Amino acid sequence: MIKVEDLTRRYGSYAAVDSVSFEVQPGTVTGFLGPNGAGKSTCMRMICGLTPPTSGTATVLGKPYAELPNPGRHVGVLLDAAAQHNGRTGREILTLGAIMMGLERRRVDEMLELVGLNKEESRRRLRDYSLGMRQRLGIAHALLGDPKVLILDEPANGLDPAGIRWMRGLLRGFADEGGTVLLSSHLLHEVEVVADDLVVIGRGKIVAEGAKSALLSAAGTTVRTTDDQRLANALESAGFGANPATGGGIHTDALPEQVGRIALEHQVVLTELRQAGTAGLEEMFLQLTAADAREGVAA
Ligand SMILES: Nc1ncnc2c1ncn2[C@@H]1O[C@H](COP(=O)(O)OP(=O)(O)OP(=O)(O)O)[C@@H](O)[C@H]1O
Repeated sequence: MIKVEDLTRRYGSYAAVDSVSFEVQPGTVTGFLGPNGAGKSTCMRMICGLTPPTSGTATVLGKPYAELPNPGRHVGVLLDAAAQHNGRTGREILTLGAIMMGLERRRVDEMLELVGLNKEESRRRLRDYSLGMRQRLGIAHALLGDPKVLILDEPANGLDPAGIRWMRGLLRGFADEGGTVLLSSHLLHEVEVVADDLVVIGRGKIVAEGAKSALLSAAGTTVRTTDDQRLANALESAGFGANPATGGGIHTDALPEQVGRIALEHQVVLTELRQAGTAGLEEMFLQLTAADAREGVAA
């Protein structure tokens, strides 16, 4: 498991990561979400001992990463798919990894097959790889030592839709066999399909955290009516929030039954009523990270 306690990283007076604490349990995939520049990569680099924290601690399998003996056998890491020697072939990169970890060479072929890189592709130099191929190679490298923990920073970057689905299946299978997965993304949909738990970070601080199902059920209700304004006013007078939903209608924190009763009382005709679920989570994600949304910054 991964345990992060009060982790902080400052660059001058700027806190890129500010007192962040969370745990990632075995058997689960945890999605680490946040907009660009929120602090995900900095946090992951600290977990992997690549960036020293200003304060706080991070342990993987009970120890700081740097103290793990032969860490690749315990923790698979993919932080930057481009961080390999461009002149080496994919096969050479994996073979070097296998030698350093003391693994049998057949593991290289197994991993190449697992990530869908064929013989010819494995003999190409990294500089000639597409972004998606680099990601596949990075995932192969992370899995090489048959680790118990995976730490992946934006692994779906550059993968095509089939590749993204394949990766989700792979991570789900890994967690179902007892593995621990921390997976970052700035795209909610990319991780919410596969994640059990979510940690949402904005401007270096955790803004939401918990089981995806709990976050989804707290995501409110989406409703469409023939008179949205009237229902919105009625919901607000009853003490509920009511905001225009992305794509039309109203998003409210009231339960569907409460919305139905209030609509009946005020004689508003409902044309759609559903738990906001995924859409609500997206709404929440946008709201939680609104302070960081670059699109919202005045020119
Ligand atoms: N070495 C550094 N020196 C100064 N500032 C840094 C350094 N590394 C990161 N930062 C800043 O810390 C903040 C967090 O960056 P980080 O790369 O962790 O974000 P992120 O959530 O991974 O973003 P993205 O989704 O864009 O990859 C950013 O404002 C970034 O500019």
